Amino acid sequence: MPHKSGFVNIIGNPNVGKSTLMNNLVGERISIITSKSQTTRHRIKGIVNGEDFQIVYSDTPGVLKPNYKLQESMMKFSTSALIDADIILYVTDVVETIDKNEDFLKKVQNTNIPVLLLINKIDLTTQDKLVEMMDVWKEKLPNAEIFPMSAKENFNVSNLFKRILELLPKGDPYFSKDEMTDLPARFFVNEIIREKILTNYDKEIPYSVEVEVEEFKDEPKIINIMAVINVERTSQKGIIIGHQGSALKKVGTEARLDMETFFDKKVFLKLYVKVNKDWRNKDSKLKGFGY
Ligand SMILES: Nc1nc2c(ncn2[C@@H]2O[C@H](COP(=O)(O)OP(=O)(O)OP(=O)(O)O)[C@@H](O)[C@H]2O)c(=O)[nH]1
Repeated sequence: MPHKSGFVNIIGNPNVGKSTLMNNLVGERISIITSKSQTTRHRIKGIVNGEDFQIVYSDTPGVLKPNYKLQESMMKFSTSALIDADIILYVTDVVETIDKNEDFLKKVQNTNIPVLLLINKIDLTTQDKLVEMMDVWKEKLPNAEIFPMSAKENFNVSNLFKRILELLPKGDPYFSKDEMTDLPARFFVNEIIREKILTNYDKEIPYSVEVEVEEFKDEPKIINIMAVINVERTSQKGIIIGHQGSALKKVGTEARLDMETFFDKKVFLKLYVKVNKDWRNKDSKLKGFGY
């Protein structure tokens, strides 16, 4: 059999289960999962290798109406996902309403790339409602192949995987086959810290925060990591740190433990908080953070 290789881009609105699905498909923890929306801002890639295939997955930020600079760049990512993919996984679920993003749907309809429309979370609905929903989607996206599924319950994921393999173009691998992912370890560190911030603080805090890994030194017995948590306002700095540093300490401990599991090695983690005014609305700062 000739070798097959290709890029599979996962798109869809926030909270429909893209990260859950991807983790299921890739089998390693590579993207953060949380019940709050808009958590995945990067194009995270995970690679699945077989003897005669390589699938490169990317998880694209949600399809949103841009209402501030950050979301504008998120929208750009989603649109670019339609151009450079070999296969598109358009994820929706049984909860969201269908007509949220007409413009984007039109783009999906007009693409030449195979689109697999995944209706996720079917564990939350009935057969009748699902059939109705599938009919509506068939009209909206007649070219797409529909996969009802539950990423959480691992229902229909293996059929999806089989179809992806069938659709994958012939070609040599894009990445060395011993690499689990093309992203550096720093990226995982960043994601883990961000996940802890999301789970430890309420309201606007998580979305006002940007984490930068300033130092990542992999020594024989320990990994030394220094990271900065950028916030927009001084008041947020106080909240992040907490009474006598208790909140930050909790974030640091939880993050360190996850990192130790992830890297299977002792980790020394130092966290700082820095006020970086309005990073979300400044193009130059956004670029500095890689958006
Ligand atoms: N009931 C049910 N819940 C699911 C399923 N798949 C995902 N979820 C839940 O839906 C929520 C959102 O899942 P994520 O995987 O973070 O969604 P996402 O699309 O990556 O979200 P963003 O990162 O915000 O773009 C989590 O609480 C998941 O546990 C499913 O098949 N059934």
